[in-house]
Amino acid sequence: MLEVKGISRFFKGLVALDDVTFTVKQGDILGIIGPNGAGKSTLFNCITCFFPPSKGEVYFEGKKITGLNPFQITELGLTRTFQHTQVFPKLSVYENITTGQYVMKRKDPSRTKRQLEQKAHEIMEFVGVSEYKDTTAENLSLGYQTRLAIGIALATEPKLFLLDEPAAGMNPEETKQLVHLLREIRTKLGVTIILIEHDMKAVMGLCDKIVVLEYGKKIAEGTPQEIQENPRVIEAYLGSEALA
Ligand SMILES: Nc1ncnc2c1ncn2[C@@H]1O[C@H](COP(=O)(O)OP(=O)(O)OP(=O)(O)O)[C@@H](O)[C@H]1O
Repeated sequence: MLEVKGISRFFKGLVALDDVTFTVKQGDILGIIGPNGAGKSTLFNCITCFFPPSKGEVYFEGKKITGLNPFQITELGLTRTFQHTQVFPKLSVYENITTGQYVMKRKDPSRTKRQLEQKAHEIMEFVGVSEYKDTTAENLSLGYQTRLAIGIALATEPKLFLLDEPAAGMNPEETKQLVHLLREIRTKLGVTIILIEHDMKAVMGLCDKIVVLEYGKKIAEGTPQEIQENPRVIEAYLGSEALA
């Protein structure tokens, strides 16, 4: 579904990404891990055309997407969330969800207001924020704001969903619920997921495959089991206590 081919990104003298290549299969959950500054967010920015890679190309469903703009990317079915949960703080939960629907309105203008309203309610139900539909987003807890951000992204009806550290700042219970929600997004909606995450328990429990970055380079790729046993990864990132 997604092919990342030899992408590099330079910022002045700094090599933030260095010749990174990997693929993501339809229906998979792929984890991207690595130390701070390894290039994970830069990789997301290059995939979603937030900015272009300095070298290399990205293909989505066989089509080259490098060079398109983020709106075109969303219309093709690729959606992301950002590192610090982004919701519209002064809008209600319901209004937040409807902001994500602009893409569908453009792609399929035949949808009626009623159909869109019904869809918005289904999404609120799915991500578990229905009971707060009239609550102003800034009054939600972090866990619910993240659910809402996921709901906004789902309202664009993605095929591939990229999440940048969704469990950041969450307590263990919130993280557990998030993992459950992401599994449902894959199984019930059939959405393919790429996830940047520092919470190793969440990553190892959720992902089919993991790509490890260090100083912009891919240093390993494999199943959670393979990654946890990889000496290079343990040295660079996981540390011995992570495996205890
Ligand atoms: N817009 C930018 N301009 C200059 N340097 C940048 C820019 N974006 C990222 N960098 C640099 O590129 C490197 C990779 O950063 P990036 O944010 O992609 O890492 P990361 O793995 O996502 O880190 P973290 O886990 O801390 O979010 C870092 O050295 C960072 O300072």
